[in-house]
Amino acid sequence: MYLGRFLILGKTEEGNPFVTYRVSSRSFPNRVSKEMDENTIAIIPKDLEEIFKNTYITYNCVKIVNDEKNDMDTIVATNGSQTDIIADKIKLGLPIRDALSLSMIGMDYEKDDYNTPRISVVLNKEEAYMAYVAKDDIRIKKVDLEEGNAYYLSVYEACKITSHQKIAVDLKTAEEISKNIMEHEYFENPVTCATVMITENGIEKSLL
Ligand SMILES: NC(=O)c1ncn([C@@H]2O[C@H](COP(=O)(O)O)[C@@H](O)[C@H]2O)c1NC=O
Repeated sequence: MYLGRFLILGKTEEGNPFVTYRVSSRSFPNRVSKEMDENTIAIIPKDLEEIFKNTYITYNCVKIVNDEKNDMDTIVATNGSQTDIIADKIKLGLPIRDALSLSMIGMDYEKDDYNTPRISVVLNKEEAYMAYVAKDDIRIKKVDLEEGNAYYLSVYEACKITSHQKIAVDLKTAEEISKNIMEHEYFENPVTCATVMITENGIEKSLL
């Protein structure tokens, strides 16, 4: 099934929260995820001229906001340039719900041939939120993560936040999760993916 881009948000059986962003693409498959700095992961076309063919295919898909005062990292993961807007608002001190609401309604769905929705996730050791904005729908939802389970949210076919979109997770590391999601036969047109996990020893990342 072609879900397009999707996010997976969950907790390992050991209780480590994580998010995975997977790029699936029919139109622009020649892209990679790249760590730009310690707190930023970007999706970039291999041929940089493609950047000018479509404004929606190049963006930071992950930003980590460090709150040193409260010793907390907050991870923002999305399918577009809303990543930076959401992260900036969280950095300014807005509650996550407000940062997501303002950014998602401000950026809106993509004005492409498919009216592609924007999907976003925000996660730290205390709370987790999922959000989407489509042409005829918008939702921001705080979700309770359970050990050994994850929610998924995609641009096509599964653009919903519901307990029906839940999968079991029996993998331990960010690397195992990225590998499984890239190689999963059910998810068509794999291009690249990035997993970011919060562990007792800090942030663990895996880019494929
Ligand atoms: N975020 C992305 O990586 C991304 N890749 C493609 N799109 C948009 O979705 C349209 C359909 O792309 P595709 O045929 O690869 O599913 C593209 O024309 C583009 O407007 C994207 N925008 C949203 O998902």
